[in-house]
Amino acid sequence: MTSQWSAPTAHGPVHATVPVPGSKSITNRALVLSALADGPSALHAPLRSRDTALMAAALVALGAGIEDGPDGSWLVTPRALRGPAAVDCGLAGTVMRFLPPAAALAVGEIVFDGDEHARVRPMGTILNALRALGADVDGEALPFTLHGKGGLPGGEVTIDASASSQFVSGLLLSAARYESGVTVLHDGKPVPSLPHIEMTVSMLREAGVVVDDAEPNAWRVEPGPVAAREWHVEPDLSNATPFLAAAAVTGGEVTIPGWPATTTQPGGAVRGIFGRFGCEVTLDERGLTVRGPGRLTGVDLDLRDESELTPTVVALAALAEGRTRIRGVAHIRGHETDRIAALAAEVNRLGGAAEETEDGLVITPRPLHGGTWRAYADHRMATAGAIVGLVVPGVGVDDIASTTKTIPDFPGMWATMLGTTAHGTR
Ligand SMILES: O=C(O)C1=C[C@@H](OP(=O)(O)O)[C@@H](O)[C@H](O)C1
Ligand SMILES: C=C(OP(=O)(O)O)C(=O)O
Repeated sequence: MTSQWSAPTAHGPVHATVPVPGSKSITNRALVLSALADGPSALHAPLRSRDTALMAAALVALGAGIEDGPDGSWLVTPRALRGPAAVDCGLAGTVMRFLPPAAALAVGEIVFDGDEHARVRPMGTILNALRALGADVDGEALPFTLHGKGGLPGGEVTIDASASSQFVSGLLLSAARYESGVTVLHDGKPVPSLPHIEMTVSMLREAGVVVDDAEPNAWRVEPGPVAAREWHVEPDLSNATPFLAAAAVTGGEVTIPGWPATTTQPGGAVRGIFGRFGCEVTLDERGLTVRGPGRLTGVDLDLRDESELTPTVVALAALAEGRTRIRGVAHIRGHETDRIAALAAEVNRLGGAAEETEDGLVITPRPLHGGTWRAYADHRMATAGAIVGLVVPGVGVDDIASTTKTIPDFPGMWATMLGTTAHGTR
């Protein structure tokens, strides 16, 4: 356990320009597609954090070549995948859901494991789907063992992807390398985080793979080559949200440079969400700028498509005027932690009034007081605590190191934004 981090309090409106590192979701897709490609690829401005280091290490363990290129880029040389290998998934959903379908192309035994919190994340759906497509896998959750046969017949599989869009993305990413490709059909409650599936389809198409997603809840990937490419990774828009929230809650102004004009990242919805809370949001040649109002208004939001933004939105809601209702995110109980329970517990621990609902939360603002905000090993719980701490003196986050999952140096970036040192002194 790391020592408690004292969340710095803002001494006035926060004004800053904050460059954010590359997207986790794009980086880990590009790594998998590059390892399956017909020749060497390069990833420019990839995210270098725990989740992407684990993905790179796993692909190297399976035989791929990954080297550092100029300016922080990654050069990936595909080679025949092979076991035996041990894959550490850490707490990364993208590693535990995207790697097994690729590992099924290897020959030999591949053992998957991860953090304690990872062992309770839903995995059965994708492991059963792989079995239906011809793979030999023992287990229903981490840890599990895949007995690679050097390829898979593939075909059609029906799954219930309501617990995670990553089940669909994982199957699609490797599908072109299966003998008959893969058709994934979804049958169940609505699939969350659909923009992440659009990201998968769009990146597959950029790599020359033929994908049919014309019908809702059905995706068809044709067998065929995967092209080597130069991947240019966008900034991580979800990781930008705590910094934008700093402007929102202090009545300041924060700009994120390099914000893409169009994107498949769910963080693209950030503009609408901050607008609903009463912020002014502009996108121009400087990047995306959020200007906070005097008071944030409560909102009623369905975050099914942008569920990974829930912790940031709850932090804003806890500091707003008026009630906020968040809907459509039942599945985030299976994220890094049960985020619905964790967010309610931590807001209430500081004197707030947050109630769990079946598919989200209701937050009624109340004056908050200082205390420990627990992160539950979850990077976005930790950054939510930092947002609250900007306006509530005396907030400590118990595990700020959890932010290294997707941001290499969150305390340093936060301090730079505030014009303080990483230990909170001016
Ligand atoms: O494919 C991806 O890169 C992701 C998909 C989403 O997962 P869920 O569908 O489980 O919400 C998202 O929340 C996660 O942070 C990243
Ligand atoms: C749900 C998340 O991560 P993962 O990729 O581990 O599922 C997240 O980053 O909010």
